[in-house]
Amino acid sequence: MMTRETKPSLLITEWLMSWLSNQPALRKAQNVSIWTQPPFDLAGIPPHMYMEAGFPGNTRREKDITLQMVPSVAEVYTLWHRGRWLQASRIVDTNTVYTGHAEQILSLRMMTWNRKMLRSLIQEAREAHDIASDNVINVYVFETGRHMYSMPWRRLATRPKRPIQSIILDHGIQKLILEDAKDFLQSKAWYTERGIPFRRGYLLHGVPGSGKTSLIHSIAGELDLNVYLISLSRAGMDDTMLTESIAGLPEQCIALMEDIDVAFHHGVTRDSDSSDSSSSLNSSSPDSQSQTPGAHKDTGNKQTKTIESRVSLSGLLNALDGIGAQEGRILFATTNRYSALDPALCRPGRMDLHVEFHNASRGQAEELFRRFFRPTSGKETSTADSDQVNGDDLDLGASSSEEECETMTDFQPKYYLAKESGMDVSKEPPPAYVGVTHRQRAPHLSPEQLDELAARFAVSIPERKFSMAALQGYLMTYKVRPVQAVENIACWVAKELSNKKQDVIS
Ligand SMILES: Nc1ncnc2c1ncn2[C@@H]1O[C@H](COP(=O)(O)OP(=O)(O)OP(=O)(O)O)[C@@H](O)[C@H]1O
Repeated sequence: MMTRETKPSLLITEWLMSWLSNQPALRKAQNVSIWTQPPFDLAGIPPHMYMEAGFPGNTRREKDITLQMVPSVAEVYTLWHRGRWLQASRIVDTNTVYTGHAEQILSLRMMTWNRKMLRSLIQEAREAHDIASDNVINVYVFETGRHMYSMPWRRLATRPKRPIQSIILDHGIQKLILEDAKDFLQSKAWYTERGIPFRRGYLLHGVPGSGKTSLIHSIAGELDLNVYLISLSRAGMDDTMLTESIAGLPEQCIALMEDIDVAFHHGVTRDSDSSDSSSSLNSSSPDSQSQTPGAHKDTGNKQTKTIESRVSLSGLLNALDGIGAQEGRILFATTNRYSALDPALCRPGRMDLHVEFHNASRGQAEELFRRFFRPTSGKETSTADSDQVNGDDLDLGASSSEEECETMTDFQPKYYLAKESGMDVSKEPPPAYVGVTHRQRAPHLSPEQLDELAARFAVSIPERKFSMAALQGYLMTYKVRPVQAVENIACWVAKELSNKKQDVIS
């Protein structure tokens, strides 16, 4: 008989737990535990730490299964695997000296003389786990205050991969960045031979809601890398914590620093309204975004708020390319204030590729519309959805009215803001809710109909005035009414532009 015990610090444990949870014996068992996240405390341990010597394959990333039936503690489960008797149990190790917390051990017993049996079981578990987790990326945050023997990165979320084609950018941008990153990942030897640090930085800058963050997550999915969030403006962040977080990155990963300008301008950041990127026409014109770093011009009429951040520029530079900086990592940084960045931060070697994101062009708006109302593939499409509409049927519902044209920003926030600040508000309170309730059914448009509507939609969109997020927000309110979306767009545009003008005047 062979006994195998795995500790939670091994990714193998997760594979095995995942595998076990799919075994009929566990499914039928009366007593099981349900996990909605990886078993044990794997979430805090970066994947590269789990590498087990001699195990076939590359274990650089870890993925999770959302719901698992795993063995209850102290319960013993018996099952048959490929004609072999197998016993599984989970034990709690109360010795907390090294880890600071009780660990759990998965114990597997197998009736065999052949050690390869265990190895092939682990391999099978790993393959099943990989298949189950192929469509997600993990997002990690740096966690202070974890026990000294725990890993400092904690998994924050698991996200489905986003197809890169769903990010609509000016021609070739996605390809440029993706190909560059792929090429980089395959060039370790090139860097080593030349004594150049093996890391690469991308700086994505431009107006809010133009797809910077979405593109990064999408690229992470394409490259099969996890994302490690480094927030320079988070409470308590200082040079030491920054250095520690960067030093603790795994070898191949995407490190993401959003709003990198925030740290060095004593809290100058976007106002909270504009952080809701889908809500409004954003203020920065394309021109204002095309300044060179270091020019220190302001990019718009954004309000400012103070954030306590004690990261210094030299601290950031040191963290990025000091000896602690992790080799093989890809850094993505984003900013809406390119001009506010110090040239030292932007130089090649730290930020190798700078890419500007603009407000939507007509072409982008057209493609957004097309993608938005394209019939859903897969099981979400019900038979009712697939009813074709043609000719007059396309004129669904009422045509545009002033009410249809109202935007969310016309409603609650302004009313409550005025009320909170003691101003005399209208006697008529706003409705209990605004927005459009979620419905799934949209008419099934033929490709020709879709193209025609998309073209009509795009004609009404002024070049580079609205963010893609704002247009997406608009379309969301017409989720199942493509024709009305087209009919009302001119009215919405006029209204938004006039709101914008008023904001500037006041
Ligand atoms: N180019 C685009 N193509 C498709 N969708 C987009 C695009 N730009 C923005 N969106 C949509 O708008 C929303 C916000 O986008 P995202 O957060 O990526 O913008 P951002 O440029 O990172 O904004 P910020 O600077 O405010 O962080 C997302 O839901 C995204 O799907």
